[in-house]
Amino acid sequence: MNILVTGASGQLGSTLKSIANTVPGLHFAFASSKQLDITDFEAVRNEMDKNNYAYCINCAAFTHVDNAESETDKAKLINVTGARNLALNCHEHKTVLIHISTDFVFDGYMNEPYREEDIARPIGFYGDTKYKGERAIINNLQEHFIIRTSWLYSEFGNNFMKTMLRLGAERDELSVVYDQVGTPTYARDLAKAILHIIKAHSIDYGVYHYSNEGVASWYDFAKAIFDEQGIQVTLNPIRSEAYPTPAARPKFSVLDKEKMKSTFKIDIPNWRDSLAVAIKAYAKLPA
Ligand SMILES: NC(=O)C1=CN([C@@H]2O[C@H](COP(=O)(O)OP(=O)(O)OC[C@H]3O[C@@H](n4cnc5c(N)ncnc54)[C@H](OP(=O)(O)O)[C@@H]3O)[C@@H](O)[C@H]2O)C=CC1
Ligand SMILES: Cc1cn([C@H]2C[C@H](O)[C@@H](COP(=O)(O)OP(=O)(O)O[C@H]3O[C@@H](C)C(=O)[C@@H](O)[C@H]3O)O2)c(=O)[nH]c1=O
Repeated sequence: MNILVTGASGQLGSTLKSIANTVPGLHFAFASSKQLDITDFEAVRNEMDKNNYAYCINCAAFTHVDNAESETDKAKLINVTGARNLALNCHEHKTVLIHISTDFVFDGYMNEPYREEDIARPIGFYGDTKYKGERAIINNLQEHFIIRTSWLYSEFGNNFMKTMLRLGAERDELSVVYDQVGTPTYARDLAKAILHIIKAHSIDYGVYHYSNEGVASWYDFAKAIFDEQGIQVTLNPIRSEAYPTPAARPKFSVLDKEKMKSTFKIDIPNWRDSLAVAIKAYAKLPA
């Protein structure tokens, strides 16, 4: 079975690459942004014409939350037009699209975990384009799995864990917000869940939530990273107002994962356990 992975040199794409050979019978084509630009409709069509892809896993996105506020055209092109291009081409080629979305589609004013059917009301441009990308897929392709995840990190790419490890080594003192609460998600756990859906040949198409289990603030996450790595640093909990950023972020974006767990019968690790695995994996990578 042939599977196309777009945006393959990013964090999730690299993670998928690292575990791709664990499933016999799946043949992956990993396409970086240079090899396949998802905003180019004809390029996507040519790629899908040449190969008979059963699945396309879209890992391509504009993910810089703050830059999205100013680079609005670019964010929209990649996150909305790119998603629509993939959906239309998947429809034409009878390919199932697995697309990744985000907890940032929610405004964060709830105080219990968000379910798939809860109203999406993004408060930043990144979240807005990701939500419009979801709609573009739903409106053009029935055979889709849209997986909303949150606070993705891993040994690959740019992410909060690696930022904290770097800053923790450089500084004696750091301040991190404690009034934004969500769930860190180890990209390897998400990648395994994606492969599980493919292996199951599921036709339960739709929107799903997947994060690790548990709840944390960014402060909690930073503290756990330093504890796990044994870094001594003074860590100050601060309010969001004390860390001004171009984009507002939801204050609460914990995802309810019941639909994912009951449909696909998967166990989801707790974020704290997965963090320990990720830190070890990062330490093993060549510098
Ligand atoms: N990171 C996070 O915390 C979270 C991410 N998500 C979602 O998960 C998915 C994966 O995120 P992640 O791996 O962390 O993101 P990354 O930013 O690490 O990777 C995104 C990749 O998309 C590529 N890309 C950008 N534009 C195009 C294009 N026009 N055509 C093809 N590829 C393109 C980038 O390539 P290049 O570098 O060359 O531009 C990059 O390799 C995204 O959909 C994201 O919205 C959801 C929740 C949390
Ligand atoms: C580096 C740093 C960040 N922060 C704050 C800023 C922000 O509110 C929070 C998280 O920081 P980041 O900017 O690294 O993370 P951010 O880019 O907001 O992460 C988001 O990315 C997108 C792609 C998603 O889809 C989301 O799920 C989420 O993971 O921590 C501090 O308080 N102190 C610090 O030293």
